[in-house]
Parts: sequence; C-alpha cells; structure tokens
Amino acid sequence: MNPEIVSLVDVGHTFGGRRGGTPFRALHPLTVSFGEGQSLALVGESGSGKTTLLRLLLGLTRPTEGRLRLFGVDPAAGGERATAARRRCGYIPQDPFGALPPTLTVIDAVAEPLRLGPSPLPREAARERARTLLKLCLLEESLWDVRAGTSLSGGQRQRVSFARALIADPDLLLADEPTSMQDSGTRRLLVARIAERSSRGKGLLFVTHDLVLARAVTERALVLLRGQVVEEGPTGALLHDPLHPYTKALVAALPRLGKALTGPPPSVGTAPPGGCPFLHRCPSSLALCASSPPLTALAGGRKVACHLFRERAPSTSDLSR
Ligand SMILES: Nc1ncnc2c1ncn2[C@@H]1O[C@H](COP(=O)(O)OP(=O)(O)OP(=O)(O)O)[C@@H](O)[C@H]1O
Repeated sequence: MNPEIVSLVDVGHTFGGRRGGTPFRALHPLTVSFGEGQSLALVGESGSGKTTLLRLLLGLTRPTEGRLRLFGVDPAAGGERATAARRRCGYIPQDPFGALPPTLTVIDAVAEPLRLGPSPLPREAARERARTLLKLCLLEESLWDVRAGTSLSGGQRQRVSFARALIADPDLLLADEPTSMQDSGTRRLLVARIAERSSRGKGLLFVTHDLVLARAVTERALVLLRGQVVEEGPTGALLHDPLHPYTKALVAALPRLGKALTGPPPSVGTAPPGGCPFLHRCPSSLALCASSPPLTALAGGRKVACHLFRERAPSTSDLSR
C-alpha cells in the first residue's frame, strides 16, 4: 500500500442543519482512500456533491459525519499540522473567476504559492518559475503583467489558475473541471501535464462530468448521484463496461455518442428519501428501487449500488476490500 494521502471513513455532509432551515444532505456517507501516485476521479452531473467533497478535503468545510484525513491530519482542525497538510495541495477551482487574487498581476498570482510557507523563494526566482509554467500553459506573454482579476477571458483565467495550482509541484492536486473552458488542443496539453505527475508519486483527485477525460488521468473513479456513490471501480471499466444504469446513461451521453440524459438533473426532481437516487430516470427500475440499494462489492475491484446487481455479488471472502 502506498503511503496514504487521503482517507475518508463514512464521511458525509449536510448543509443547513445547524442554523435552522431545512437540512440538505449533499453528501451521503462514503468511504474511500488513496495514496502516493494514485488518482481518483469524481464523476457526476451538476449538483451531485463533487465540489462539496473537494471543499471538505481542503478543510474549507467541516464534514458533519465521519472521519476525514489529509496526509494523516484533519484539514479543518486548525493549527500548524493542518496548515502544512493543506499546503501540500494544489487546487484548481471550478470557477476561475473568483480563483485569482484580483490585485496581483498574472505572473505574481502564479508565483505567489512559492512565496508563502516556511521557506519562501525569493521574488525573482518565483517569478522566473511562473514564466516557465505560464508558457507551458499557453498563456500569451502580453497578459503576464495585467491584473489577474481583470482583462482575462474565462479560459485564460483557468490556465492561470492551473499554473498557480501546479507551481509548487504539490503532493496532491485537487482539480475541479480544470479544462472545462479550453479548446481541445489546449485541453490535451493540460491533461498531459496532470497525467505525468502520477509517475512521480503525486496524488490526484479529479472532478469531471466526463468519463473519457477521467480515464485519461485517473485509475479509479467514483460515480456520484445526489451525493451518493452509485458505482466505483477502475475508470476504464466504468467507461467501457458500466454497470449502474446511471453510469450507463452518463457514458451514452458523452458527446461522441450524443444521447442526452433524460429527466431532471440530480439537484432537481423527486427521488424518494432513502430510495435509489436514479429511480425516476432509470429505464430498468423495479418496485424494489424505492428502497436504497447498498453499495455492493463485485469482482475486479468494482462496487455498484443497484438492486439489479445484488445477486451478482461475490461472497465476502472474494471482496477485494
Ligand atoms: N453552502 C451550501 N448550502 C446549501 N446547499 C449547498 C451549499 N453548497 C452546495 N449545496 C448543494 O449541495 C449539492 C451539491 O453541490 P456541489 O457543488 O457539491 O455539486 P457538484 O457536483 O460540484 O456540481 P457542479 O458540477 O455543478 O459543480 C447541490 O444541490 C447544491 O445546491
């Protein structure tokens, strides 16, 4: 087992429960871990809980359930060890508009992570590294001295945010749809930069709607629907042999196949509390699906939460974990 980077044991999150209002369970308890050189994709439609999970890992939100560890510490605990663990992470947020310090120039915004922490790099050395990375991220030189908070398109901001997240060569990269605003050539280049890190023992948590993209950079994937894991396994297996009807629908909806998912997105709609989160859109639903199917381990390191697969589950002794 590689030294552990991320460990979640029954981690869940409910918004709104503490200050009154209607509590909303954005993430149902989930258990997952990965170590150095390993990568995990979080795949699902809008509103499925992907960003919530990233925010828990970064210590920006404290989980309301379970036990979460980042490099062996609780990232939301405060104190030096939690700060040190968070500093080992690079984060590419989904929304590049709020992601950059608005008063810094592009080059200083990218260099900034090297200027923080216990052994900051001198300003010019940090800026030199920022120049190299900005070139690799195909950001036009004419933009390096403009204010990061103005004058940049969404795609340009996203590339600046990408360079900023990678400049300190973090041990864990948390990337939330990091190439959503890029053309296909630039996307390929940025994805290759992410993929090469795994061979150097770096960890990756990659959030995307797109299983093809997930397969390019990750070995394993979790498919989330309404905050519940409906399938987990090797990313290639999920793409080429999806088991859960929802994963099948996600694969069928990939642009090259062109079939849109039917029914309302997960944040809308009316799945019964406790029932399968895909019930109202599932072409194969059974009466049984009004009750929640447990996440069941199958052969080949795969897991699926679907009543259709209960009978295919191997005996406990066959389970990979
Ligand atoms: N601060 C909050 N208070 C209440 N509900 C929230 C809060 N943040 C997120 N949610 C809800 O939690 C659910 C999951 O949101 P999250 O941002 O994690 O989804 P996501 O999978 O990242 O979606 P997207 O792909 O659109 O970013 C959504 O229904 C969202 O409305």
